[in-house]
Amino acid sequence: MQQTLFLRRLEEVLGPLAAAAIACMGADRRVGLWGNPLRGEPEESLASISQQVPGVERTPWHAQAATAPPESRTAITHSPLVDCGAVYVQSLSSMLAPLALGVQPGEEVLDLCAAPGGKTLHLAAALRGEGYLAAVEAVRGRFFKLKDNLARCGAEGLVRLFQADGRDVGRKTPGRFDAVLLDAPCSSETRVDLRQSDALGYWSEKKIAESARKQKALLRSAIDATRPGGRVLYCTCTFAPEENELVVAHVLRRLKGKVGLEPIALPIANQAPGLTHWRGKELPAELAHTARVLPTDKMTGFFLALLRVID
Ligand SMILES: C[S@@+](CC[C@H](N)C(=O)[O-])C[C@H]1O[C@@H](n2cnc3c(N)ncnc32)[C@H](O)[C@@H]1O
Repeated sequence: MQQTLFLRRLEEVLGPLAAAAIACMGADRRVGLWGNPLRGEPEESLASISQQVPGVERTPWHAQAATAPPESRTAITHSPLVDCGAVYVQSLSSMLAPLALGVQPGEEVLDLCAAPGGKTLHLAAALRGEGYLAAVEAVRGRFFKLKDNLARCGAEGLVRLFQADGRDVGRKTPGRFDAVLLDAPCSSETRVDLRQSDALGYWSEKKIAESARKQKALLRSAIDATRPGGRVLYCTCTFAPEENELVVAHVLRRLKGKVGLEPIALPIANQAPGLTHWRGKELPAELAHTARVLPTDKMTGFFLALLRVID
């Protein structure tokens, strides 16, 4: 029953691209690896791990990324290079978010939903020791996981950590940041493994609606925390339009004239523009500037939107 509804929704969202996406959701995927510049030379770290694990391939569009065969996952997670943080296991899709935000040294940056901190590490590395990075996480256990992870991976002292509700941050620090990453909590549809019998145990349309409510409040807060001229990268790992284009459409409508969408240029072929209509309703045409990453044997599905706060 849940599976039928889930698949029917996917077909509604992705149309003719759904069959390929569904096939990837029931297959093993290559393991994404990031050579962490905060813990040595990425080039050397990736070369070392490819000596330990056969079949590591560099990623043409990202100088610090590689993938390894699915069957090497256990060997990789037990590697001393992963243990000391020189190599970080992370999906290639996740690496697109900090890339699209394009943080420069000297900027004031906020990561609003940060744990376990994979993307915080990219932001810290991009600042090259100049500027300011704040990371917020609401859930206590995950906050401590974030703290430990950043220390293990060489970002201790580079990030100010706050255990707080991201929905309050915009009100407390209005107009402060040059760049904000909002990697929102979501229904995580793109992580569903259709081979598992309980894969959709926690999934429902009600949960999607609950997530969307929280995402709208978080995105409002992210925008409020951004200085005029600054930018917000909103992303999720779900296919649900209610948590993606509809969240962005909501803030564009509510904050008309205060915020706009920038085209996202992703260096990958497996992408589609965001939806401009859903279930018979027209959405703002500029939603075509958002991007949907389509799942492959190397990448999980993802959604990204780059918003610019108008001067
Ligand atoms: C998608 S995960 C972030 C993953 C992270 N960016 C990374 O790359 O490692 C979303 C995070 O938001 C946290 N979260 C949920 N509600 C929140 C809120 N109201 N304020 C801040 N963080 C929240 C969740 O606990 C979770 O750790």
